[in-house]
Amino acid sequence: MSDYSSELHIALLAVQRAVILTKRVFNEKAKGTVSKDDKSPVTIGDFGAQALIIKAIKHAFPKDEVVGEEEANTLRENKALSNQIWELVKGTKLDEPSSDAALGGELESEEDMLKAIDQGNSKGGNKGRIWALDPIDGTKGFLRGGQYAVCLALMVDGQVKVGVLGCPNLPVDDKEPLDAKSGEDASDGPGRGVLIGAVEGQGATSRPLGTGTLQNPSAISMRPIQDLKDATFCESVEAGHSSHDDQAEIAKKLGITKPSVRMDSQAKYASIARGAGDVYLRLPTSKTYEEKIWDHAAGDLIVREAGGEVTDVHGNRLDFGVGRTLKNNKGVVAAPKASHNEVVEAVKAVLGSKAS
Ligand SMILES: Nc1ncnc2c1ncn2[C@@H]1O[C@H](COP(=O)(O)O)[C@@H](O)[C@H]1OP(=O)(O)O
Ligand SMILES: [Mg+2]
Repeated sequence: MSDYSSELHIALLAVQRAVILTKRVFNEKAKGTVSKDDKSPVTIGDFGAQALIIKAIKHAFPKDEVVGEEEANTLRENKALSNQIWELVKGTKLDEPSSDAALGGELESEEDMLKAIDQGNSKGGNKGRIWALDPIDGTKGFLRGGQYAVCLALMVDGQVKVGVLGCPNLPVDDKEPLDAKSGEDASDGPGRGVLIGAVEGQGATSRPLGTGTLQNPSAISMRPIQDLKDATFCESVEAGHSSHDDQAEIAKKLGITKPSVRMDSQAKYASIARGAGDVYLRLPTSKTYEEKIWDHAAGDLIVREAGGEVTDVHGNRLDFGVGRTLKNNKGVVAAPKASHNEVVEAVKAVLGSKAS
């Protein structure tokens, strides 16, 4: 039986290398949006980070499949854009040679980069080894200097076994509590950048996000919470992704008085897993939207390994084995294990009282 130590190691290094690229994209103001539309912006960092991570996975585990958010069609049709991304990707490496070599070193050409991006085309499913990759989760947060995350998870036969979140703008300090400003501009702040990882059955860890050899990990766990009224709860910045009104009603029902913390991306899962917050609610605003597996796989495992429970609004575990989306689930409720049921009941009461 695998203990997934080499998968975790490669995933941590690959995410670290991709963050070097996303930070360059941000700092060089090369963040030019290559948008599909305003609702779902894509930046040149998304494509570059996807290429770098898939290169690393395919080098270490050639037979594994990848479900990646992006595809290279747009770039094949737009040579100038493809070239701009290649100029950023080609110089991106970890500053410790043996770590970089473990990821297969640099991509060799622009065509290699495009091929790597397109290898993220797995259909997903409940058979075999499949990685779920979101190269920049929370693009809107990324663009404004707020929270974003580079997210990578390995699923085996539909079960998440390894999860990694690189959160460049979260504090290094696990216990720094969230406040209403945690989702705001935090770029280039001192003491920022954390790399969170988990393996099924082995707990979750955090370490400072570096640029070479991995730094030493510390175990993380959710905050033991006696009474939910003292909880800090996290939600999306975008009301279109998750209903702020319903969430406020649920918080009120639970007696929570602290204002919610709004932040983009899976940084919400990372934050509650390390005890900086307690509850993450994501309530569907659209009847037709299906959540994507790359937006949840790493966070789901990390929270569960840190002592939490993650389900949909009906209390069912998220089912990652049915394709590229979570089509069997609606929304997300993540909370400490002991309080999770109480939160789900409050969610059901509030959503059930609405006409559907
Ligand atoms: N209607 C929607 N409901 C829920 N999530 C959405 C919706 N539209 C887009 N998303 C996804 O939410 C994620 C960001 O979540 P958060 O609000 O927690 O930061 C993005 O990956 C985004 O996908 P996309 O990348 O296609 O924009
Ligand atoms: Mg995303």
